[in-house]
Amino acid sequence: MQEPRVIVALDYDDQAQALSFIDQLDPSLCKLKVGKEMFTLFGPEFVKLLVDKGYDVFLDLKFHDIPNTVAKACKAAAELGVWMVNVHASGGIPMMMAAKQAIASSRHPSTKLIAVTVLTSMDQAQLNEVIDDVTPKEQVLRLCALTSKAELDGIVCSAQEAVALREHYSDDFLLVTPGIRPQGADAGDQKRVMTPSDAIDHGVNYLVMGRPITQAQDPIAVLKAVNASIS
Ligand SMILES: O=c1ccn([C@@H]2O[C@H](COP(=O)(O)O)[C@@H](O)[C@H]2O)c(=O)[nH]1
Repeated sequence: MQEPRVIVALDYDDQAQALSFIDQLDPSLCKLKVGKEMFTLFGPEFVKLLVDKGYDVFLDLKFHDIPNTVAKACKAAAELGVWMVNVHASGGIPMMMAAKQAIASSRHPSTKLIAVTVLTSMDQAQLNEVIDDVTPKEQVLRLCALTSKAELDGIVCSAQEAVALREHYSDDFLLVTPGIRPQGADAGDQKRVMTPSDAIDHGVNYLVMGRPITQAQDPIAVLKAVNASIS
């Protein structure tokens, strides 16, 4: 069976609600992402619970600090048994290399490490408030080059940059893309969006989807429809 390509973002403020959703799933349907909200509310025990249930867990804490601090945080995260963790590529190559080495020295060295490039909630105007004269695509390519030099497993970007990235990076360099919206779904705060099937056609490895699934009337039906649309 093909591994799941949808990573469901569990952005619940209620652990019981998250667990009731998870109880209707199984690890063949999706991977799970724990972000800043659930980690802050429910901590490492919640992450370990999902790992013990057999899920591939992406711990999306987007570390961004000096190399020593990020390395220790990544080692601690890997030792929870998670499938994937991330840092910000703008932390620079020494920080990313330190994180990679720390995971390699952990009790769970197979944990994948990826780097966030330009948040999918940022459009051209917002990006240019931070940095002049650059498009999201150019900035993603620049940060991706740093990530690749640091020999990480891939990046977080939007699916809109995937085609340009695949001109330079092979399929085993992971493109993990939030901002995925089925046709007609509310974009919310996401700016660089794409449908699940278009994202896969553009060369994305994993689709991160939160609200279109978790806030649907029937989340499992939406997840299964997305899986069917990309199989
Ligand atoms: O650039 C980024 C990086 C991370 N995210 C995270 O993905 C999910 C998206 O949730 P939706 O409800 O599908 O918008 C969320 O947890 C973000 O923290 C991102 O959106 N963009």
